[in-house]
Amino acid sequence: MKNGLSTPYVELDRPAWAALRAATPLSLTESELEALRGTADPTSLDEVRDIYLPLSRLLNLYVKATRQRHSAVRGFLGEDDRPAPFIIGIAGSVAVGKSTTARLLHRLLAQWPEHPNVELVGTDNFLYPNAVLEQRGIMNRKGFPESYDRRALVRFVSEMKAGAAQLRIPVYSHLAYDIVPGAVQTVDRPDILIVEGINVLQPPPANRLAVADFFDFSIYVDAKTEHIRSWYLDRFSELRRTAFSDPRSYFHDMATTVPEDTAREFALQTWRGINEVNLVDNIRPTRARATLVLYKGEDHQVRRVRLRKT
Ligand SMILES: Nc1ncnc2c1ncn2[C@@H]1O[C@H](COP(=O)(O)OP(=O)(O)O)[C@@H](O)[C@H]1O
Ligand SMILES: CC(C)(COP(=O)(O)O)[C@@H](O)C(=O)NCCC(=O)O
Repeated sequence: MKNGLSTPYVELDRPAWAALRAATPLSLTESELEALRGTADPTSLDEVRDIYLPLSRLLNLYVKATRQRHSAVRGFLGEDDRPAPFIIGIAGSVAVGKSTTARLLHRLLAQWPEHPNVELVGTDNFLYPNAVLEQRGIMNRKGFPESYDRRALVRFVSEMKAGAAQLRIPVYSHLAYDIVPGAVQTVDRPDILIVEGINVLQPPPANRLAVADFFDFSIYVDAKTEHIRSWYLDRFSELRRTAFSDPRSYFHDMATTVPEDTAREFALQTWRGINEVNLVDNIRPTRARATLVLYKGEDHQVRRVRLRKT
């Protein structure tokens, strides 16, 4: 229906969204942005100004409103414990640029005048180790729902929400392409927790809780599949010149013995056989549940923003 009453969403083009920045100041320099950008990601200061500052302003309003609601409920119950962390989920395909979005928000939110303690957690930390994936015959399903320890991830966000201190979670390394044995990330009662990963809006199995049940706000980063494919391939080429040349890289042979066209074909097969199937079957179907969708054009710039109003 076109009357706008039957849809819970409002869609804004880039200029309309950018205008909602109001007076939010830009507090990021080009060199700081450089350090936050992912490999082959061209996000510019214009993008920060037009897209991320309005988002930072909206999140600030959400955090304040959520705090007020929690404190009303605590008052009702006669409790006076500290507020639960505000949890933001960031979803989207492999290679769409979620981690740049997550790192930018991490930085912008931490710079609010109230200086909240913001923590960022990637769901790749909850992937099963390669040894387990191999044992289960699902090494070629890395990133699919069954490749994650879903229960451990749900337990983590649920304990965070309940105010648990010093939670220790595993650590995934893109370089090793595996969970790092013995490594831990400690997350200690942040004011705001950002949880980033392809699977964060996935529905739960029947009668179970989903990670997204603990989110106060969620963002889906979207683009046309053909554009994400070319970003994936370009990034693979760039990684061949950079990260893969590190002898510790799982893909070291791609930078040394494997010729360029064979490496590109390998990347294309990985995209087609794993990441695109996962995008179409499992990731994009979760988009409707996001509070906010960022639609990127071919040049990685956000063209439109869709916000859930209700
Ligand atoms: N094989 C790899 N080796 C090193 N870094 C990688 C590799 N694959 C992905 N990355 C990096 O890991 C980060 C997350 O990538 P990904 O999960 O595809 O999500 P997104 O591109 O949406 O942030 C990116 O910054 C990317 O550059
Ligand atoms: C580790 C990933 C599943 C991303 O996981 P996420 O951080 O989104 O939970 C992905 O980067 C990946 O490795 N996919 C497998 C196919 C590939 O090598 O591209």
